[in-house]
Amino acid sequence: MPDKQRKRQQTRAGRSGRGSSRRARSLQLAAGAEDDVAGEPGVLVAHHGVAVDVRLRGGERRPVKVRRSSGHVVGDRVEVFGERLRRLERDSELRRRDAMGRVHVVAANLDVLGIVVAPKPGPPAGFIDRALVSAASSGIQPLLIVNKADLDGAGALVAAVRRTFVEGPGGVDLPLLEVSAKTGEGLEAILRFLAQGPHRGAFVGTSGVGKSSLVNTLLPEVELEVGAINELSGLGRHTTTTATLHPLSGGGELIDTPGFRDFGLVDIGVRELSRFFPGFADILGTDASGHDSKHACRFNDCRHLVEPGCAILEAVAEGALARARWERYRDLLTELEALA
Ligand SMILES: Nc1nc2c(ncn2[C@@H]2O[C@H](COP(=O)(O)OP(=O)(O)OP(=O)(O)O)[C@@H](O)[C@H]2O)c(=O)[nH]1
Ligand SMILES: [Zn+2]
Repeated sequence: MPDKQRKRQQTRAGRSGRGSSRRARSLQLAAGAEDDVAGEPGVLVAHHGVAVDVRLRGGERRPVKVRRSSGHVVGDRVEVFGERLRRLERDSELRRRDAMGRVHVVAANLDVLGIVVAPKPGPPAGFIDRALVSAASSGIQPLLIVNKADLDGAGALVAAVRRTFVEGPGGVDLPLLEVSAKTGEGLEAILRFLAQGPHRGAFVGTSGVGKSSLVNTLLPEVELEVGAINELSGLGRHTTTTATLHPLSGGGELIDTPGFRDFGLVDIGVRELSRFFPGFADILGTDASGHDSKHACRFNDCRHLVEPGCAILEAVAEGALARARWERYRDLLTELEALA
């Protein structure tokens, strides 16, 4: 791990480790760890069900037994006390909903969400909007990745995304990369993006857009491990459903999330949609926790559809926000409300 990142993680761990925040403290108590003794700080890098691997500060990996229901996930900052773990407060969580509707945390403390789309299969209507809102409401920076640049239609998809989100009044500064896991085109740019920061990223995208192909190409050593597993047991890497955290040689980290195949992010609520819709946050003054401190609209519970004194509608009327983007918001809101 680059020094800068290590330092940042140490500072963060130190901050939370002092128990200054109520949440960190309650976690300590829940874990039953000794309050005064400092454990060895580390990051949870792999979860094997009844044991986890912790990467300690010096880079050493230490296996620690955990209960299956312990709730630890990859990316968690922890302190190790012999056979015990104390989990520190999380900055962010990547969540998904399973087929039964239960919410699971897939990984913690990531700061970049690679939203992967492709010309084939193309993104379902509203997919990118939802992913952007999900990322923003989780405090994770989005990185839009158009994969399969080698296929016809990739350029048109990039242009469409630019037109919809980036260009025009009220556009957002969305990092957008065109890549091909097949030819290798543009993959350097993903690595550079993660190295600057340095960032810890994970990919989401609908089935078939090439998430696994990207991970395999970006993390060649993972594939080697996979080869070995295949030989011994005949099991592929996708038979495991737990995430793994990998350092990238140039800096930054990538969380591989096998089993996290479909979009699967926790469905966004009506409230998140209006506060974190691309281009809305600035007008509403939305802060990281979703609070719109400006009270820009006349009504606190404004849905930005027809309400008088609505800052969003005013921005559209004044040409400060692209009407087409607001229309996407209106359509998604209508869809969400129909589901609720
Ligand atoms: N032409 C082309 N095909 C690609 C590219 N990347 C992936 N593919 C192909 O797309 C298909 C799906 O790739 P995966 O990596 O399995 O996609 P995924 O998003 O991980 O899919 P799930 O595991 O179902 O979520 C495979 O046949 C890949 O070979 C690319 O850059 N160009
Ligand atoms: Zn409004």
